[in-house]
Order: sequence, then C-alpha cells, then structure tokens
Amino acid sequence: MKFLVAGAGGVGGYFGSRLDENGEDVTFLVRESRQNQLAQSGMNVHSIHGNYSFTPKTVTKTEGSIFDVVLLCTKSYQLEQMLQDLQPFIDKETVIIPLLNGMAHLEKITNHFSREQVMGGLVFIEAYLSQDGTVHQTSSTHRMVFGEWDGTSSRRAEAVRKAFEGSRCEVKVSTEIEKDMWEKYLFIAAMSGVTSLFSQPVGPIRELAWTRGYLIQLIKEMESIMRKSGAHLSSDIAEKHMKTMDAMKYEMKSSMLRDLELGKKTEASHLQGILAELAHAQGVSAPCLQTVFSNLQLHEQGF
Ligand SMILES: NC(=O)C1=CN([C@@H]2O[C@H](COP(=O)(O)OP(=O)(O)OC[C@H]3O[C@@H](n4cnc5c(N)ncnc54)[C@H](OP(=O)(O)O)[C@@H]3O)[C@@H](O)[C@H]2O)C=CC1
Ligand SMILES: CC(C)(CO)C(=O)C(=O)O
Repeated sequence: MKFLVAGAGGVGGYFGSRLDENGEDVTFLVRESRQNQLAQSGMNVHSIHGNYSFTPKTVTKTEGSIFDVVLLCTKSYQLEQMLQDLQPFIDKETVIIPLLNGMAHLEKITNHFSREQVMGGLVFIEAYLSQDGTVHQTSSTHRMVFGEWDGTSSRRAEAVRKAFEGSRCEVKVSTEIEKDMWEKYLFIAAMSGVTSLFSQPVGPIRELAWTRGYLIQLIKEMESIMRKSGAHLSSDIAEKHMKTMDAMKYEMKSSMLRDLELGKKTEASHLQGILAELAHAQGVSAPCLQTVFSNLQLHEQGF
C-alpha cells in the first residue's frame, strides 16, 4: 500500500514517520523548501514515545504518480492549495483521510474529489515543528481515529489499520466517525478558544473558578449550536470533555495558542468562526463564543 502524507508538519510528520518506522511505503508531499530541509537533515521525530530519524521519500506537486492512501495534514487555510496540488497523485481508487480539526473542510474535499474517496478522520496529539524542521511530539495521547461514513468495516479501512498495526502510535477504526469528529471539534474549538483568550495552557484555566466557569459556559454554547445544526453528540459530552481537560497535563497548550505565540495565522475562522456564523443564522446569542472569536480576529488583524 502506497501512502502519501500531504503536509509534513506536526501531524503529518508524526503519523507519517510512525508508518515509515513500521516498514510501510510512505512519501511526503512537500513544498521545495521543506524538501530541501528534509534532504539535508532527514526527518527527525523527538517524541515522548520514542525518537525516530530517517531519510524520507518526498515529492513536490510537479512530480505526480498515483497513491493508494492520502493522509491530508495541512492547516485549514492551506487546504485549497493542497487540494489542487494533490490532483496528480489521486485516481478514483485513492482514499483520502483528512486529519484536520473541525468539520468545514469535508465539504471542500468531497466537492474537489468525491464523497466515496474520502473517509472521516481526526487525531488526538500534541505535535509541532521547530525551526530546524524537527517534529516534536509531547502528549501522552498520540491517537488517530478514522472510518467510513456509514460505519462499516471496509477492506480499505482495515488495510490502513493493518499498516499501523504494531506501530508506536495508536490507530483506531471508528464506526461513528462523524460523531467522533463533531465531538473532537467541540473539544478543540473550546480548548483552543480559552487557551488563546487567556494566553495560558489548560492547567491554570481549569483551576481558577472564573476561567473554569467560562470554559464550561463556552462548551455549553458550542454544544447547543452544534446540536441545532444536526450534529449527533453524546448526551454527556460536556462532562466528558471537562474530564479530559482535567486529566491533561497542566502545561498542555492547543496548537492554536502555539501558533499565536509565534505570530502565525490561526484556524479561527474554520473552528470558532463557523460556529459564530451558525449561531447568528440560528438567531441565538453566544457571548462566550463571540468573545473568544473576537479575540482571535483581533490577533489576525495584528492587534
Ligand atoms: N499539531 C497538533 O498537535 C494538532 C493539530 N491538529 C490539526 O491538524 C491539522 C494540521 O496541523 P499541524 O500539523 O499542526 O500543522 P503544521 O503547520 O505543523 O503542518 C502543516 C504542514 O502542511 C504543509 N503544507 C501546507 N500546504 C502545503 C502544500 N500545498 N504543499 C505541501 N505542503 C503543504 C505546511 O508546509 P509549509 O510550512 O510549507 O506551509 C506544513 O508543514 C490542523 O487542522 C490542526 O488543527 C489536530 C490535532 C493536534
Ligand atoms: C488539543 C489538541 C492538542 C488535542 O489533540 C489539539 O487537537 C490541537 O491543539 O489542535
């Protein structure tokens, strides 16, 4: 099975490297500057689950050949360019597994290719690239979840699962991938929202009564907006997410907060922005969400 990892950043670099370490045929679709960096220094993963370094196979958008599976690992604001760049590597048998946070990317991908070619996917991990191109992986959780929209256990899903079997990361096929994605979306939109608003990791926020209360209210607002839009979420999802945040390491940051600290663009429109639009369309007031999103918009405008 030939894997193409589209985007060799934190997520793509980590899961692609674990596949390579597991003896699979992995190639990274990168831009020229990352290709040069990888040719010179190799792919280096520094992880609490074990380091791994190797010389990866890379391609740029001009060097097309067909792949069996694409792990799509860009930021949401890079997606449209990536979908165009991916075209030469994909035929109708290729399966695409997007690992982005959120939900809004799905329509763009299925419009560009087709719904049959796309499975649902998500990751729970803290991973990022440092300046020298090293992939740092710092969370105890390093899980990828994916699956068919109708929940069936297809041959292609099983083949992907098998490729990861025995690797150092955790990979699971879900029978409810759409629900899993909405639930992760709720989690990350709230967690990235509060960590960015208060410029703090999750620890101090969950421990101060006022900020904890704010986080709980934000989750409730977002949950209600999602349910009104037709999302199926577990009845106790808010409590489950608070439990997860309580169990996270004190210093755990969202990738959005890390991006803000580096003055980088964020996925705010894709995560909180879409929810703010839905709230507006539903005619509901969502003051915590609006504050979180306004904060992110001000950052994007350079304030
Ligand atoms: N990092 C994390 O811990 C987690 C991230 N996620 C989600 O995963 C997704 C990816 O995040 P993350 O890995 O952190 O992002 P990164 O910015 O670390 O990685 C994205 C990579 O994609 C590359 N890229 C973008 N467009 C192209 C293109 N057209 N051709 C080739 N390469 C391209 C970028 O390269 P370049 O530098 O050249 O732009 C970059 O290396 C996001 O949606 C995020 O929300 C989910 C859970 C955890
Ligand atoms: C919170 C975390 C690390 C959990 O996977 C995440 O999804 C992100 O920061 O984008």
